Amino acid sequence: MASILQSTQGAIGKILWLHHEHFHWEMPPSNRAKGARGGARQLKRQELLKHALASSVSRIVRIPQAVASEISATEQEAQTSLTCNEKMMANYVPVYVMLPLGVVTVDNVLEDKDRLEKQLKELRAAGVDGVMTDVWWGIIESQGPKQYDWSAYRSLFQLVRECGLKLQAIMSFHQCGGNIGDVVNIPLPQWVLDIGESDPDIFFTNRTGNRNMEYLSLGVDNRRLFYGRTAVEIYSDCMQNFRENMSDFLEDGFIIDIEVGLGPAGELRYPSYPRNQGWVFPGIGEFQCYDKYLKAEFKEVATSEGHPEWEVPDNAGTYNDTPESTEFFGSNGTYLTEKGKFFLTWYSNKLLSHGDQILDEANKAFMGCKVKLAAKVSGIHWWYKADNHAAEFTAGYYNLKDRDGYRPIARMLSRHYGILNFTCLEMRDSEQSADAKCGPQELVQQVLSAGWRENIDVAGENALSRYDRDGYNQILLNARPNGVNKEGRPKLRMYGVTYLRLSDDLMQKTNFNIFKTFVKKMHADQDYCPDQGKYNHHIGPLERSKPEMTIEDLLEATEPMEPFPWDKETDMSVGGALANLIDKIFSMFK
Ligand SMILES: OC[C@H]1O[C@H](O[C@H]2[C@H](O)[C@@H](O)[C@@H](O[C@H]3[C@H](O)[C@@H](O)[C@@H](O[C@H]4[C@H](O)[C@@H](O)[C@@H](O[C@H]5[C@H](O)[C@@H](O)[C@@H](O[C@H]6[C@H](O)[C@@H](O)[C@@H](O[C@H]7[C@H](O)[C@@H](O)[C@@H](O)O[C@@H]7CO)O[C@@H]6CO)O[C@@H]5CO)O[C@@H]4CO)O[C@@H]3CO)O[C@@H]2CO)[C@H](O)[C@@H](O)[C@@H]1O
Repeated sequence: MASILQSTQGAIGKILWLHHEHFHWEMPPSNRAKGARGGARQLKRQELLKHALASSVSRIVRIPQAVASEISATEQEAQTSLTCNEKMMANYVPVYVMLPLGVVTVDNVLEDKDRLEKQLKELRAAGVDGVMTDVWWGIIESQGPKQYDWSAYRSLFQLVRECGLKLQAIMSFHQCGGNIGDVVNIPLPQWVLDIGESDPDIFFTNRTGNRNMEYLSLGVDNRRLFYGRTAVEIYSDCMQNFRENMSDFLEDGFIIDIEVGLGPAGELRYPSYPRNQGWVFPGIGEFQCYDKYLKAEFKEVATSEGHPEWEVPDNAGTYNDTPESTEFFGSNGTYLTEKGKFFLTWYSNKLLSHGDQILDEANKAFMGCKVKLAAKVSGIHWWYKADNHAAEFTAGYYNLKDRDGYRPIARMLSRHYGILNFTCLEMRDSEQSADAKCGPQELVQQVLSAGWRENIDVAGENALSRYDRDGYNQILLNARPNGVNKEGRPKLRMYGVTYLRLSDDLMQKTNFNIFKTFVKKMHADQDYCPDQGKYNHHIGPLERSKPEMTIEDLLEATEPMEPFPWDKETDMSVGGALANLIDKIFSMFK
């Protein structure tokens, strides 16, 4: 054993078996020192396990294959000494619930506190682990540059904590309104919109010149257009101020993750399918790179590559087109030409650098806190089974059969110890329009696998509100694609799932009863567990991001890899057809 430890990092580490691969979980420097004093060589296997369980984890290092089998045998031996419950706890997937979009109003008030408190208590009693909430930029910095007001959010967090729930906080640098389910309008701060009056190019723009005020264009990330600050500096200041003003909530482990808003709907994407500009499902959407800043950047890179004549596309159709009706996406379309590939690479790389830069700022802001950073990626499942993947392209995901558009995102996140938070977990191919070549199941399988292949944690959400058993069963399948392992850690397990969203419909009796069963099944039939360590979520102080990766490093991850195999259905079902029938009969007598 000593040789194994010393052959990795020379430090005592937690050894776990994950996704068929072996890792050495390296501990923070202070623990390492303690371990070193004890002497790695003297540690027996059981002591090692005990020590590992009691300690926090700071870094993951891949163990050479040569020693993997030896470790596996040790781990299996160690696991046999765990009780049945302890083994089952390794299958536990925590469940969080998204709070209503307007829980803090646009006027910065926590409204209807009593009602919310009642609902939160019901969630807690149902076994829910925590809640997720947007923290709207348009609310907290609405009074002027750097004039932050966190008071309503502090009241909200206090209430959530009193109800015994954990918190996932979204740094929502986008507008609320314009997307599916957006029942309230919370625009970007007025002082930013005012700048947009004189310089509308700060906003994403489509080919015909429509501006989208959901999120600032990537073209202004590094331009000092906002009272001396760049967009990235604004996001950075905001996160730092959040840390300063929420330090008590961060220090005691109440806030468990920060979902870093990287685009519209908080997702790392372009606003290619805006409902408020007439997009309807399953339109291919439109590229959004026609503001003067992005256009100039494209021209500059094209020129430097020897193609000053290349422009951003003018043949990619409009929001509700089908791919085949456009020159860009049709058979033998522009997307297959040198010019098309150059554009798509630039467009998708911009998204990667944008995410990387803001996550780096987030990492600096939250370094040392016991939180995880996370980034959301949208589930663009329509036209996924078409050769051209048109809807993914316009959103910025350059994904093809022979080019993985998601693994580079996962690799970028790995540098920041980030979680990849993916959506549309509830969707089944059979529920979708065949005409739109939808493939939500294969998409989820691809993206989650991409995350696991890059050794990062993967979490998820449902895209649309669902209260039926089929939707929950699909989420359960994705949460543990190969089912539970009664002997301990399952082969594959999601880090957590956030259910979208708390509403009166969810709290309605029949719906809530099914939801409670769902929570129990996500917990692998175990009781609610407040101690995350018991299900191997060791959230140590956030370390500084790893050194910057070159774009070439990131693009290596475009090499397609087989996704992990998925079972056909979950082994932890909330019930099937018979239960659905009984639900229906009951609802007739309501
Ligand atoms: O608070 C955090 C953030 O919350 C919000 O953002 C989240 C957003 O709400 C989420 O949707 C999700 O974002 C993505 C998502 O990942 C993407 O997949 C995509 O969503 C598209 C979706 O995948 C497509 O399928 C399509 O949806 C259309 C659907 O396919 C059509 O069938 C139809 O749905 C109807 C449905 O047919 C109809 O039966 C009925 O269904 C309801 C049912 O009646 C009721 O009993 C109950 O069971 O609920 C059912 C579902 O609601 O109504 C449905 C809706 O009309 O139309 C669908 C819409 O066309 O298009 C979707 C895009 O529109 O894009 C999403 C947005 O990017 O994750 C976001 C992040 O958490 C806020 O927007 C953010 O600001 C917050 O920060």
